[in-house]
Amino acid sequence: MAIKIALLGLGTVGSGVLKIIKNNQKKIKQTSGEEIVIKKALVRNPAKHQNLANEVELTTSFDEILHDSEIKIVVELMGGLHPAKEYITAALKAGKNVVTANKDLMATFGSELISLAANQQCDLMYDASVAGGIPILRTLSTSYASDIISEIQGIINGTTNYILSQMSEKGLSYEAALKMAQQLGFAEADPTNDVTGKDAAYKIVILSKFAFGTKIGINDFTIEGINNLQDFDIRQASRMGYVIKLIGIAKNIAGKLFVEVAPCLLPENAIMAHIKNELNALQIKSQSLGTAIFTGPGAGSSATANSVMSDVIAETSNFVKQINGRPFSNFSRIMKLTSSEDVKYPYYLSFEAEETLFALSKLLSKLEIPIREIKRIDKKTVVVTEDISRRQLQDLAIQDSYLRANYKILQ
Ligand SMILES: NC(=O)C1=CN([C@@H]2O[C@H](COP(=O)(O)OP(=O)(O)OC[C@H]3O[C@@H](n4cnc5c(N)ncnc54)[C@H](OP(=O)(O)O)[C@@H]3O)[C@@H](O)[C@H]2O)C=CC1
Ligand SMILES: N[C@@H](CC=O)C(=O)O
Repeated sequence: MAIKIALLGLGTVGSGVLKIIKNNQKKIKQTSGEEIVIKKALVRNPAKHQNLANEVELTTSFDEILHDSEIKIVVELMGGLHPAKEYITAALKAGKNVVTANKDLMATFGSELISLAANQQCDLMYDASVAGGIPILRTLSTSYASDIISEIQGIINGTTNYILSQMSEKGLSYEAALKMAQQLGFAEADPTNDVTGKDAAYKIVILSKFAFGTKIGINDFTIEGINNLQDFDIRQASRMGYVIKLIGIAKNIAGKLFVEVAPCLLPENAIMAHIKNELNALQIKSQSLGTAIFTGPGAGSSATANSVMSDVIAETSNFVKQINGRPFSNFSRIMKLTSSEDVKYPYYLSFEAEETLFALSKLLSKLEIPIREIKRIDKKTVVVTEDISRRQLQDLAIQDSYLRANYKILQ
């Protein structure tokens, strides 16, 4: 008996899923226990997908999928909050298992959908929602099941990493690099969430659930993207021996969780500094395993479709064994968030004004900001500090309005 599935969306990821099922059916049958067949695919505009019309039945009606009792797994690859939420809710209520790659949805309405799936004894899996092709959520829920994680930090948005790499290595403008990331299928349909850090924030919310058992939302922490960054910042950082990356952090500091998304600096010899283009990387520190780094494509058609397929296969195996309905992650814990104002990191401070080094050193020492390095580059001053908090930095900004940029320095 073949397992019939439906795709909601046939764009970058949906078309990748179609291709994998077509090309790798023999292995899929061996590993899942059944042949997997795409019975229908929901799209908005069927005319756009006529080249696939002989491979899959296209529909514009979700109800056709919902009321088809042969369809056991619904794979949501449309993106956005609505109508994705309503479609997934209806599918679960109809007793269908669900796979989604939608981080916006799982970070916003995850708790509600997860309890609905459990009540309906259906599976709800979403490994592709974080870091595209890197199987990070499944790894956290299985390989880290007994381990205590203290920190996750990483590059979790392929579009911005692609933009930063192209700007720093090929000298492309921000706009040209973003356009290429869109053409390559890395960016969201509306790339605002990518460049403002919101996409990475959704992912850190989901990662925090798997790594720390917490239920947080994107309004609970600071989010900064790369949309205000200028070529000058990248060049200046490079001359100081650093690479700028958009980083998501979730870290246990004395029993409280510190979460943030922001552009940060990495020393150019750090492993993460070498993660380029659409690649993502997650560095996880834990009690038993120590420090581990997971890297691979964080966006793109076939890589993301591979993660979707691992969920489809897991749900198919569960269906064959009649054990659907177990949560993707069991881990749950209450943990307060810590204020990012008090968390200390070394900082890179870039000054606009043509102040003398002497005047600046005096000001920093008056504010008790410990200095690691201070340099003049192109008539501008850069100061690298030892560990300081954002609160200390704010004092500096009040007294000295010419601070043009500040970045945490990560190791
Ligand atoms: N692209 C990537 O690298 C990654 C994407 N993801 C996530 O995967 C999901 C899909 O992304 P991606 O494939 O890039 O998106 P695309 O924009 O490429 O594709 C979206 C598809 O969904 C269809 N669609 C959208 N809205 C509706 C609707 N209301 N009714 C019917 N069909 C609809 C579109 O139809 P039509 O073609 O007719 O317009 C299209 O086929 C998103 O949640 C994204 O965040 C996750 C990891 C990586
Ligand atoms: N737009 C996202 C796609 C994967 O989640 C990204 O660029 O990382």
